[in-house]
Amino acid sequence: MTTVLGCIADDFTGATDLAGLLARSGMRVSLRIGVPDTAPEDTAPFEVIALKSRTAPKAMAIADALAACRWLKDAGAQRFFWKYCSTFDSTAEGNIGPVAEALMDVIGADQTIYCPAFPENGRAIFMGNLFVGEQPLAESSMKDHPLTPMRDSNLMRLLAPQVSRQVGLVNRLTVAKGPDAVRDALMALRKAGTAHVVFDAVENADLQIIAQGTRHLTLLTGGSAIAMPLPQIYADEGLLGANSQTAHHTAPVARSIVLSGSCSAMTNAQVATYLKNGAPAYQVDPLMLAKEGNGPVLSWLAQQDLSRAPLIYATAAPESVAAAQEKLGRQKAGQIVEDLLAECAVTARDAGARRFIVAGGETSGAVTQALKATQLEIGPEIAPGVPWTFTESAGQRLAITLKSGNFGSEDFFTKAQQVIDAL
Ligand SMILES: Nc1ncnc2c1ncn2[C@@H]1O[C@H](COP(=O)(O)OP(=O)(O)O)[C@@H](O)[C@H]1O
Ligand SMILES: O=C(O)[C@@H](O)C(=O)COP(=O)(O)O
Repeated sequence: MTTVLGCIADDFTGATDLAGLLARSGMRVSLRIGVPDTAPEDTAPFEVIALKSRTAPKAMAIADALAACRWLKDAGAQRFFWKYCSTFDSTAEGNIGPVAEALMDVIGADQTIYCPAFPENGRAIFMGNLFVGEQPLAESSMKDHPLTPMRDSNLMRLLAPQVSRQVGLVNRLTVAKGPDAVRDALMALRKAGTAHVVFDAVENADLQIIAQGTRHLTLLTGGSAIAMPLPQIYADEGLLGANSQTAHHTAPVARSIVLSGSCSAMTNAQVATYLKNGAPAYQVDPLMLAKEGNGPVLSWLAQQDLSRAPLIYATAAPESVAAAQEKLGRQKAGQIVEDLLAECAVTARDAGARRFIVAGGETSGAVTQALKATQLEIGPEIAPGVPWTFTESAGQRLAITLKSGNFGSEDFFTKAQQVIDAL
């Protein structure tokens, strides 16, 4: 059917996060890995294109987003969503603002909103400042992220250097007054020449109000949670047809692999819990890989019983990440790990693995691309923002979950297996 909302996500876990929250509505959501090289066919009402552009050079991130936007327009979309991280992960150049501005130009939008709030995962915005739990972003563990360390908590200050037009704020006091007040505030800001409007939101009820008050905009930007109310809004407007509902999924055989390249505080805790539960595991680090290559890890993997869901992980504490980056450089250290985990995924698939649990956004991008998965259908949610997905790779049906670094509870790796066993 014709696509109603066309979404572009800057990384793969972010894309499954967004797709999972849209799919809570029961509507069919389809996720494409990269911009499809064929014309739209059998499209869903909600289409999400996953890019791997969060840390890409600005020009490349813009080019990828514009190509995605063209494909989504061809699929029929007239409304668009630009998804980035709920912790506003950016490089010094962008890419959140530059991509938003480029999309505004091609869509013909003179104003858009920025709302990375995700209350179920502890991301709240107040007076333009982003909080992770009770901590300002820049005091949270995101200050030590291996690729995008976040050292400021104020979204207006983070966004302003990334865009050429004026940045403003609609604060919580206005949001609390309801959708009409939100709309009026946007109009007033537009009159004053403000194109980029950051929105405060601390709970799901705020997101409902914002989604209602901004329904006239053709481009919205944010984390996944601000998109959650959209399916109901579109259904109320009569935009969703009879064939919009999602299909039922069955689980592939229980041969699994867990691949973890995230170094977030939560993934560190998840790995520690999985190890404590006695899972077979192999720890790698970029310095060891640079010296010995991937051979020893692949030999270990070849001997594993995949029904026990073995874990291969580079997940490490900030000090050891910093030590590897000092010797190899930030990009190279990350690339070595991503290349290894991507090779492990292909090796595991060829050895019979049919369920893949992957932790980390960049890591998920590397793994999914190596498996040459092109389209994911969205299945059950394991944790807020982390669904199981189903795809094909080398003629095999696979289940894959792509976990954002900071998402999920400490028992996530075990919980993921329980959720799919229950299908
Ligand atoms: N021990 C390590 N030392 C240095 N870099 C690492 C290490 N382990 C993983 N990395 C890299 O850190 C980055 C983590 O990013 P990502 O996978 O997006 O995780 P997250 O979802 O937590 O942001 C990846 O590029 C990964 O290859
Ligand atoms: O919005 C979010 O927090 C996630 O969807 C996301 O994008 C997280 O990125 P990674 O932590 O790099 O997986």
